[in-house]
Amino acid sequence: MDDAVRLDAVSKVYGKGQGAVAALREVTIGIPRGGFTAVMGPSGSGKSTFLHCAAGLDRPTSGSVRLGDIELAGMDETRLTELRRERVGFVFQAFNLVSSLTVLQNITLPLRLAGTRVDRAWLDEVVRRVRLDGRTGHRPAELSGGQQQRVAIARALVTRPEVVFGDEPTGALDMMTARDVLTLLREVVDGLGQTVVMVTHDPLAASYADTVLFLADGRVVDTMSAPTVDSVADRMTRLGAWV
Ligand SMILES: Nc1ncnc2c1ncn2[C@@H]1O[C@H](COP(=O)(O)OP(=O)(O)OP(=O)(O)O)[C@@H](O)[C@H]1O
Repeated sequence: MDDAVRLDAVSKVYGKGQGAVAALREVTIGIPRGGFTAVMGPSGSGKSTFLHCAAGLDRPTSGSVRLGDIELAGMDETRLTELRRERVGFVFQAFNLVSSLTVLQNITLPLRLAGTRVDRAWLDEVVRRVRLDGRTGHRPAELSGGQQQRVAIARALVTRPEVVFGDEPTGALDMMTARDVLTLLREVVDGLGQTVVMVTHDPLAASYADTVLFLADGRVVDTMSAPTVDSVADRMTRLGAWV
């Protein structure tokens, strides 16, 4: 099967000895290319650790992570940094835009950091997709939260990454704006064939995905296709996430 990301027997232990915490336990899972995958689970179940290991932001204690056909285990820090810059896009809850740069400069920042030439046609397509035409000369502070998150999504797409990872990308947005951003992520998957992996606490956000992975105590305990708000909420309740 064509996986954009593949984890094999990935474990992550924080700390040593008596205080050691196993955040991931032998996780084996493939994330299909061109799909929208949500990662859910109770607090402390390992969602952030999963995302960080899958994206090469953190190293597993053991096991293998492959991004496309590239094995991350054993890669030195310099190569890993290059790989993150070129093959991975990130969207965070807090937008993480550079306030002194314009919208366009923020979007093209990953290209400048990588020393890559701007593909004008692709840049125009990305700006149009995120509906920021006419705003490219603004600074982030002049934009609404939803618009700022759309800039972050454009910045994540501009390098044509293997995967866009989202860490609670709608966590700081009101429901209407969150829906707008989720619709955009859905369009990015459907229209551009982009692979998106998103950690969320919100069943509404998860309902936009093709597949939901449920983590509990460092393990993938279930996967759900064609999720709905109710089916996700019900599964989370049974995992003891909300009591
Ligand atoms: N840097 C760290 N040092 C020690 N323990 C950590 C560290 N990061 C995470 N943990 C522990 O690993 C486990 C998994 O944490 P993680 O942040 O991946 O969970 P999560 O599902 O994302 O949680 P939340 O939904 O609350 O953000 C938790 O028990 C957490 O306390």
